[in-house]
Amino acid sequence: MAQYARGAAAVAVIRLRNPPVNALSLTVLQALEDGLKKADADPSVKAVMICGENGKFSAGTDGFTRSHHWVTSRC
Ligand SMILES: C/C=C(\C)C(=O)SCCNC(=O)CCNC(=O)[C@H](O)C(C)(C)COP(=O)(O)OP(=O)(O)OC[C@H]1O[C@@H](n2cnc3c(N)ncnc32)[C@H](O)[C@@H]1OP(=O)(O)O
Repeated sequence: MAQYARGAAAVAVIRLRNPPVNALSLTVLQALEDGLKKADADPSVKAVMICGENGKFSAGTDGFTRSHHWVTSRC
C-alpha cells in the first residue's frame, strides 16, 4: 500500500509500503493514485514528496504483476 499524510507546511507525503523493496504492485499503484488525488484536491498542498519505507525507495514494477500483465495481454 501507500500511506498519505500531511507533512510540514504545505507538503503532502506519500510513503510506499510494500516490503521488502516497495515494489509497485497494482495495490500500491492504486494507493499512490489515491494519495495524489487527495493532494490535488487540497488547495493548501503545494508539493508532494513520495518516499519508500525501510530506507528504500522502490524496486520498480512488481515482478509478479509485470509477468501477469504480459501473460494476460497475450491471451
Ligand atoms: C517499464 C518498466 C518499469 C516500470 C520498471 O519498473 S522496470 C524495473 C523493475 N525492477 C527491477 O527489475 C528490480 C529488480 N530487483 C533488483 O534489482 C534487486 O532485487 C534490488 C536492487 C531492488 C534489491 O537487491 P537486494 O538488496 O540484493 O535484494 P534481493 O534482490 O535479494 O531482493 C529482495 C527481495 O525483493 C524481491 N524483489 C526484488 N525486486 C522485486 C520486484 N521488482 N518485484 C517484486 N519483488 C521484488 C526479491 O524477489 C526478494 O524477495 P525474497 O526472495 O526475499 O522473497
